[in-house]
Amino acid sequence: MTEHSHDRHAKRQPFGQFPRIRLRRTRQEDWSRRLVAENALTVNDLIWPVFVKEGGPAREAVPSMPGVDRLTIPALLKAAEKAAKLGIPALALFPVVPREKKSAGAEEAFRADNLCNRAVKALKKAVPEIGVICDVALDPYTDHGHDGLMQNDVILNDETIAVLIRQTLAQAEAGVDIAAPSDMMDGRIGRIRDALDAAGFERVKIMSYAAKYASGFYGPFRDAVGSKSSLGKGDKRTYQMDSGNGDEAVRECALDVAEGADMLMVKPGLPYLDIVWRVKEAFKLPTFAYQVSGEYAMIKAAAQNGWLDNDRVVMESLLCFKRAGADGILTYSAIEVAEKLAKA
Ligand SMILES: NCc1[nH]cc(CCC(=O)O)c1CC(=O)O
Ligand SMILES: [Mg+2]
Repeated sequence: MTEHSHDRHAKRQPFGQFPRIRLRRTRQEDWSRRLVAENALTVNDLIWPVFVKEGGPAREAVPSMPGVDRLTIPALLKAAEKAAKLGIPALALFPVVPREKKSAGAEEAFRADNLCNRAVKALKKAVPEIGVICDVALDPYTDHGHDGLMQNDVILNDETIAVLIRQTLAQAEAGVDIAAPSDMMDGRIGRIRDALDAAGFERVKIMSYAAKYASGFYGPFRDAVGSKSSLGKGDKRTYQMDSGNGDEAVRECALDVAEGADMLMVKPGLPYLDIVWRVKEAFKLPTFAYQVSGEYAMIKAAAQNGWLDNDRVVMESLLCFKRAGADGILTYSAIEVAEKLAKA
């Protein structure tokens, strides 16, 4: 092309010079950025996971999770009241079970007056406006720390479900709003749904930890609930998912949807946002993601070193969950985030 013909061509362009389209235009002012924002994080997106313990001091710090404490039931009630005032819709309870109450059969899991169920009862009485979610899984209660019953080093599927059903019914009896099976046994959602309905608990919701991966990011959690030391024998790879698998996560979710799950969860969070997206696209169910203990710990550790700006990356990470399609996020940062949102 000659210099001459090139010039002529340029003149015929009706809309000014290169580049005609400038995406930076809408980024120039704060008001304009707000106007074109596609996603926002609100307090309604937050679920707060809380560790509850038996006696002793009201609060006990979890060293690998700076800012997170294990709470006694009275301290939990105060914290729940604060969370409710901030507008946090729900909290998820994780009991720290004393060693002497753990057993091969996990019988403590379905005792009506176990720590978890006493906490649920107390919460529903003192702070009825906040939703209460309980994990359904045996790991706090087995002496080996696995989520299911074990025989000859094999985690038994159907036998475990029988105990999970008893655990869920005890939680329902205590007043739980959402049962959240996190055990990854096959077929448990349908069996638990049927058992709840048969017992008159058709109003209890099920949030399935449907796509839960065998992850190194759960490390600090196992510290917090003291299941790490018990989990001497092996890892959870025979029931939790392989990190490299995505199609399989969609199948896991399809089954749980068919079995009656009201809500789906993907776990861990940030490294698995593609899964969140795929699950939300595929099923259009309320879809949640768990920003797990290790993700929390990474941010806090870097922030404590001055390597990351805590407030900024906490808010950024949660907004990214929203962009990926999550309807809500379980996060240990729920209180700090709700406080920041209230100020903004
Ligand atoms: N069923 C147990 C359970 N429920 C939630 C978490 C992890 C939460 C976190 O790391 O924050 C775990 C740990 C595990 O599967 O070993
Ligand atoms: Mg499954």
